[in-house]
Amino acid sequence: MSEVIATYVLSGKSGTFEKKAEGIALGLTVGSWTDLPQLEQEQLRKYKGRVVEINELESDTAEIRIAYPSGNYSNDIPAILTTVFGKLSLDGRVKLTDIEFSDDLKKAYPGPRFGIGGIREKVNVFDRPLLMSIFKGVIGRDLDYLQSQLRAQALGGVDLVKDDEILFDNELTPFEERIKAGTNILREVFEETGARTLYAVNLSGRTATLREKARRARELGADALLFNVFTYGLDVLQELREDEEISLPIMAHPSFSGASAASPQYGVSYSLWLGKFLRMTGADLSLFPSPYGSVALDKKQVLAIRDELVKPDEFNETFPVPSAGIHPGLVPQLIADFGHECVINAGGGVHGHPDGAAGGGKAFRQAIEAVLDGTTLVEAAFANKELDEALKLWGEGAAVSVKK
Ligand SMILES: CSCCC(=O)C(=O)COP(=O)(O)O
Ligand SMILES: [Mg+2]
Repeated sequence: MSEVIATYVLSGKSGTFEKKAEGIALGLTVGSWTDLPQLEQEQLRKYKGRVVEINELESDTAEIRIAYPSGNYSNDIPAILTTVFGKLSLDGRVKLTDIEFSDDLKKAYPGPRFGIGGIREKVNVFDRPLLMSIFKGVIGRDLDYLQSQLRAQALGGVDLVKDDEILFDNELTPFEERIKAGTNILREVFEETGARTLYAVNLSGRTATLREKARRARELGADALLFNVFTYGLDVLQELREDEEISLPIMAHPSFSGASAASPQYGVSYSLWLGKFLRMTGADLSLFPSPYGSVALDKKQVLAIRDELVKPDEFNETFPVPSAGIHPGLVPQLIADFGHECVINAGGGVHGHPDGAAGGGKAFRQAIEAVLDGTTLVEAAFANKELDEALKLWGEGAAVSVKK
């Protein structure tokens, strides 16, 4: 059947959920809050939502699944979200936790253009988690500063460097100049070291300007785009992904997603937002708070995001990027939880190193190598000065509590 099935968690009294579910299935499709005497049987049969399942979870919550026929909406995320959780999102304690698409609807979505495999090819690294760092303290600084920070990060051995999501177009480091400067520095470093580092520039500004800016970025030789998806909308991401003249890897930043996903009782699940939908609409990398950094998310939620990004599917896989407050001491825990198919991402944990960003990058690479060799970080620190300094500064992760 051509439909989407939405899963919700509702609050209410035991025994009331059948009526609530029927009310949603009718109210979000052909019905209204009051009886409509002229509702036709034909309309009800073809367009009414269908209650698929009701599972009472605890005394005052239930998970319900409702199918919405595809004749009710156009096959795009804005229409589907408005159908399944438009008015309903304003209506009391109800959380949208998943949307399943029938195969015919799903195939209209592009998925990542490059995905994990394509990003690995670009940096020519296949046998370990990738390492990413973030420009920090760049607001109010000029291009020279940006270039020296980029050079230090690349010399530290990071595979990707991204703009911070709060760096927008500005007079000191304009978008196009950042791309040109970044491309030059990274070419120089490649000639010196043979290691390829990619730079993801923050694509920002008014929505109507994004497509042209992104095309221009490609013309200038940009490696990748960082995009604050949730302040624009998932459909904007999909537009950028589908544009053949852009064809650049897109790194989705989770900023603002917490406004609609953080509550256990309201909004949308993180796994739908930062997992399933980012992958369907074309993000090559999805950043999200790890369970143990400075903006820690619940571990079950984080693993559910990861599962959506890499589960077997017709789409390319999206790189999971656990982030925020990450330092080298957390590398064993990150690899234990996320395996090799992740990007370890750090800003403060790179730049705060006593030897600067180059030292920070090296400490991370040493930590990754130690884990892959089956060596403890403490043992590896004897032979690796940068890792030793990082562990002395931030510890081995034990000091940071892991949210279960
Ligand atoms: C909330 S996940 C995004 C990671 C990010 O953009 C960032 O700036 C993290 O910086 P940190 O210094 O915490 O590594
Ligand atoms: Mg940031």
